[in-house]
Amino acid sequence: MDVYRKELAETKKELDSISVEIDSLLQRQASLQQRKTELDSILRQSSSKSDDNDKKWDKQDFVWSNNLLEKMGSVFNIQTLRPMQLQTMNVTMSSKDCMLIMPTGGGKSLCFQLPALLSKGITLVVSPLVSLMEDQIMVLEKYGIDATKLDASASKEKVKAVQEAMLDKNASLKLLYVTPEKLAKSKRFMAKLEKMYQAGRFSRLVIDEVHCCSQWGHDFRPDYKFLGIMKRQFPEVPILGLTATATTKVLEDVKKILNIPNCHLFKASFNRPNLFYEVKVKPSAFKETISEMVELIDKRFRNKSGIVYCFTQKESEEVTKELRQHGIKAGCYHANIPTKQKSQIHEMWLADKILVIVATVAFGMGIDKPNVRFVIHHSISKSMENLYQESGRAGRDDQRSDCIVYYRFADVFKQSTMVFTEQTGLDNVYGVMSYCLDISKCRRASIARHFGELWDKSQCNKMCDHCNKDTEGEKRDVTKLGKNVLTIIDQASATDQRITALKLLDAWEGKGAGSLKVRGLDPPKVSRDKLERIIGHMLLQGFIREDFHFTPYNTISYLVAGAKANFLKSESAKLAVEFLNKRRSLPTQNSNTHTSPSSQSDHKPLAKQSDTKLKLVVINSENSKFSNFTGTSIQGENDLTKTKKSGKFKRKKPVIDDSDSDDLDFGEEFKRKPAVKKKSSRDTRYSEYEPIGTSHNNDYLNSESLNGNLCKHQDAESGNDSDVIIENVGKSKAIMIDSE
Ligand SMILES: Nc1ncnc2c1ncn2[C@H]1C[C@H](O)[C@@H](COP(=O)(O)OP(=O)(O)OP(=O)(O)O)O1
Repeated sequence: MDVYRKELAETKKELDSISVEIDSLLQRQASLQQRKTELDSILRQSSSKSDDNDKKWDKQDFVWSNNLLEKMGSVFNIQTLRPMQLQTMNVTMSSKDCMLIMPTGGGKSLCFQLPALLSKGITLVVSPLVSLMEDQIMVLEKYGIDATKLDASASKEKVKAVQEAMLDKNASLKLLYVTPEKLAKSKRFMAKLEKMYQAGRFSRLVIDEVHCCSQWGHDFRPDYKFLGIMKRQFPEVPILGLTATATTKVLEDVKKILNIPNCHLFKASFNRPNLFYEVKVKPSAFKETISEMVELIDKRFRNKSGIVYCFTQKESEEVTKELRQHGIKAGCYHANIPTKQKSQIHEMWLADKILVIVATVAFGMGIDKPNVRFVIHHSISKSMENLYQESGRAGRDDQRSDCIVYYRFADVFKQSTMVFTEQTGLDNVYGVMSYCLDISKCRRASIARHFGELWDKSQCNKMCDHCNKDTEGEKRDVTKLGKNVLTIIDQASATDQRITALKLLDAWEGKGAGSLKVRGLDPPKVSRDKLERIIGHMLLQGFIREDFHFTPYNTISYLVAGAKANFLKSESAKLAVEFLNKRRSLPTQNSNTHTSPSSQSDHKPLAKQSDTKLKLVVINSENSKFSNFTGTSIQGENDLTKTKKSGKFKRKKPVIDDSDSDDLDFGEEFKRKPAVKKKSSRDTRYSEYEPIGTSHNNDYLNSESLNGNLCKHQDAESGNDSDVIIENVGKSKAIMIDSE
């Protein structure tokens, strides 16, 4: 009988192992399928660009061409058109549907404002924000163009006048702005539009921020979906969709929603050559971050105009206060500041009387200040789209400007607990985390890949922190450290405890609650910062995952084993970390991390740069959505890799093997502080920020969404971590595939 029992146990084990392998292969298949779609789309775009698309629409011999060029100068005072402007205007003037993707500040507005002047009738512009409409109408009035908006504040007389103009062929009204809600909710207005259409006066439908149609996009607005009926109701009206940021997937979705599958697509390059992209490690203490930022602004951006983006209203108020105390002329802007005060601050900033606007995302759309020399993210954005768009407010005058993100592991959980209920919320946050954790890839290459654009990194021109420095990465084996993480999580699960990232780190370092510590697990002789990075990469790769729990006051993120946890537990798996070559002299974490070409004299020398950005290399990176940013991979025992061309396995460059030791030699002197018993389990280093893994305590109320609406968040109970939930997955052998 014992023989059979033994065989049964072995059979079960093997079945478990096979099912995890199948799962892994299916994930890999899905990931490759998605990449194939993206690559197909990139290639389609680039080949169609070279044939008819660009060339055909680039001409200046259309019937409207002379008029267009004349009005461009006489009305808008513009001498030459920017890339994609002429093509877009020619397509929409030909009554064809079109989508234009152009970076912030690229000149999208002209592409419908000028055609509106050349066309009979009225151009209807759907825009997400009333303030955005007001800004545009103000500019149009300056040019002597009749434009107006219809919103909830419109008087009866105004509504009547607009409705008359919609049907009056002698009316001077050229552009009518409305919100998507107005279209979706007002049957009366839709009826008027039908009359305008029948009268032949509905000349064009423009949809600004068209990515809001898609729930895969970063700012989905349900009422934008209503726009799907416009093509059916008004088939002869050309649609022009505009956005600064849309991935291939979002674009495909938007085309479907708007019923314009064959629309012309013009994509100006995402690349803003004058912007220098940089990520800095954010110190754990608020005051330290402030003094670093003050030094940065003083040295690199003295008397220059800039924006500091914050996560919450409270954070923006505190940062403003601190900057002012350090003598920086700063003004605070968020949705809860009275409208009049907001306008004043905005105007003072436009006039350079205030140099730095410290704001939530409520400060964004419609900003048209040319000389913004820097955009600093005091906390990470919720998506790459947001990060790109917010950063893109710098350098609209094409002069060199800097886009700097302060990254801290704890901030990831502030964002994730906010967005995890959204369709792609977590993926979006992890995309930003992945961008920030990367230690070597050209920032532009990462952004290009995100937006599905072909990119040759040599074109970066040393305009990002990675291309501008000469550092070498070196892989180190961290398999044991990775397994330690899973051991702590497993023990917590077995003892019915929940574990946040903060508590996990504490337990790992031998601090905090005794019940979470694992007997026989020595604290790693690696700095906390590096441990955070390892956990960060394990999250990106699916070895662990966040598990969200609601309390009456907040949302808490706990860490549990991920779908790929068992890969790491298997004997053949190896986990490696890339870190900066220790032959370089290694600085402290909080030194100024990077130099930038225009300001090298202001910066500390490269030799003093931080080494703290390490990169985890884990199994089967291509299964991960984010592996492309991190370049992570996992290796099997034989250290083989499958070449993409031949499909054959080849031997990989060896990873420096530290598997006999938990200690990673990062070239730093590591002194472990003795574990101190504290009343609170919070690490004091986080005391001025959030506890990792919880959403927001009272200090972080009122995070803001893009449209300036408030999202209320409530207190996170610290010390609330009592149970652990762990997802069970079968055991398996690791499959080795290295992405590099
Ligand atoms: N061809 C051009 N030559 C010179 N200036 C131009 C040209 N086209 C547009 N502009 C100016 C007008 C504005 O001041 C500025 C930005 O244009 P705008 O249409 O507001 O950009 P945008 O709509 O793409 O940006 P955003 O996404 O921020 O709204 O550039």
